[in-house]
Amino acid sequence: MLSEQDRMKKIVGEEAAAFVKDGMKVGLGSGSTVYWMIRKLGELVENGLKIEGIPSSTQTENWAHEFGVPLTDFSKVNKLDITIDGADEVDENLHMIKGGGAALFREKIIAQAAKELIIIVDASKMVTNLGKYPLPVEILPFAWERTANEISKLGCVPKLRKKDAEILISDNGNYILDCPFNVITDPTNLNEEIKRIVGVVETGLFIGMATRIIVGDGENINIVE
Ligand SMILES: O=C(CO)[C@H](O)[C@H](O)COP(=O)(O)O
Repeated sequence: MLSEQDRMKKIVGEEAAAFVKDGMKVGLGSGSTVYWMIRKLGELVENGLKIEGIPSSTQTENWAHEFGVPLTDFSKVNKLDITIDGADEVDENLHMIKGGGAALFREKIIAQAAKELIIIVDASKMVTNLGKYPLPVEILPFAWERTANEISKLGCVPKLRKKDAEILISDNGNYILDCPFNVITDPTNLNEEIKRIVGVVETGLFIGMATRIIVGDGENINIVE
């Protein structure tokens, strides 16, 4: 029996899979909402849909193998037709915070490479201002304390992400800082300021990238464009 939130994730995940058409190269995001989308794509592939995906995390790659979604990579493909991904927060301008699953760097690459970026969320993730969700920032392990200190000057106390008491290592061999800004009034500027700090690999701020948000809200699905 699925919780209400998981039921929403399943509904929006399956809805998004319907946007994937024969012959498309598809960016596969990460996270528990994307799981349902990949599962659905697996069903569609079994019924004859011809697509190739590029996964944004080892977890997603494993799910693609499990559900029979064929994969490719950027040595063979330069542009993606569509990328489908989740998000941690989406504001009214469709700017987003992502990286709750530590996959933000590869997620940003598949987002930038795609003609269309569809985001699947439940309504609790739609916000007026970004920032309640601590902003994930991927950084190099070297001098991470200094990098964290530089980010703190922008108005937060960064926390090094851990998993089972060990420092979490991203798929790229880096660390993740979770940065609680509380309210981000100018996400574009904050993104640029953080990216100027040497040691920062990428931020979880996705500015002006999403083209369509599929929002699950109770019995309804709303599409925001
Ligand atoms: O950015 C992400 C992973 O880095 C995810 O898309 C985001 O955390 C949402 O995940 P979920 O669908 O599990 O709530």
